[in-house]
Parts: sequence; structure tokens; C-alpha cells
Amino acid sequence: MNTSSYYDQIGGAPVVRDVVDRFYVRVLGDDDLKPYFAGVDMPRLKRHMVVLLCSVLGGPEPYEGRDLGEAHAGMGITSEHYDKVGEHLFAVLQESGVGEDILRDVGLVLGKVKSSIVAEPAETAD
Ligand code: HEM
Repeated sequence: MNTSSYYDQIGGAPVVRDVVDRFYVRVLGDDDLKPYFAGVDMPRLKRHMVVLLCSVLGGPEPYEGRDLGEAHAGMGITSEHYDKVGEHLFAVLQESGVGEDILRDVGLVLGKVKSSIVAEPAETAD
């Protein structure tokens, strides 16, 4: 039985840092997503994302960034764009050979935090 944390299984902080670097290359290369990041301090954002992902995977680093709801407030992030960001994260994790169990749990976390990141849906006419 494998009792080590996901964090240890995937190779710890160096692998997470690499995943996050490649994640933002994909996100900034996506014309739908790039505009959200105009003027953002990317080294700082990457640092927070690395620590967040480490702690989600069971690593020792405590997350000290802003609450996710607060960090994304007022950006008008759509559900579609949120899902695209999630797909980019999945793609880089898969490229790093991360196992299905970890992908499933990351998917669960993405499902849980979605409502705090996505802007209130506009009134629909249907
Ligand atoms: C998929 C789940 C997501 C996670 C886990 C996540 C995580 C984070 C984290 C940890 C930060 C830094 C918080 C801080 O400043 O302390 C952040 C900031 C940011 N996120 Fe996300 N994010 C997600 C989705 C998105 C999406 C979908 C977009 C846009 C399409 C987005 C755009 C941004 C931007 C622009 C910032 C910088 C805000 C600023 O510094 O003013 N994020 N995110």
C-alpha cells in the first residue's frame, strides 16, 4: 500500500513548481484567458499557486495567499473560462505522469472552489 502523500508521490515542490510554470505558459497562450492576467505580478501569482497546489496535495507548505473568493473578485470569470483553466491544469498534471487518483482528487477540489471563483451568473432569459 502506498501511504505517502500525493505531494511525495509526484516528486514534491520541484515537480509542483514545474507543473505551475507549464500551467501558466498554457494559460497565457490561450487568447480567451490571457486578458485576465494583464498587469498581474506573475512571479507572485505563481508562488501562491505553487504553495496552494502543494498544500492541496498534502505537502508541508501552508497556503498564505488571499482567500480564493477575494483574489478573484470583480474579474467576471465565466464558468466556461474557469473550466478551460481547469483543463490546462489537468493537461500539465497528466504530462507530468500524475496518476488517476490524484487527478480525480484535484478535480474534486476544482469543483469545490468553482463557485467562489466564477462570477455570479448573469440573469438568463430562458
Ligand atoms: C481553477 C482554479 C483556480 C485556482 C486554484 C486559482 C488560484 C489562484 C491563486 C492562488 C491566486 C493568488 C491569490 C493571491 O493573490 O494571494 C490567484 C490569482 C489570480 N487568478 Fe486564479 N485561480 C483559479 C482560477 C482562475 C481563473 C479561471 C482565472 C481567470 C480566467 C484566474 C485568474 C487569476 C488572476 C488574474 C489572479 C491575479 C489576481 C491579482 O493578483 O490581482 N484564476 N489564483
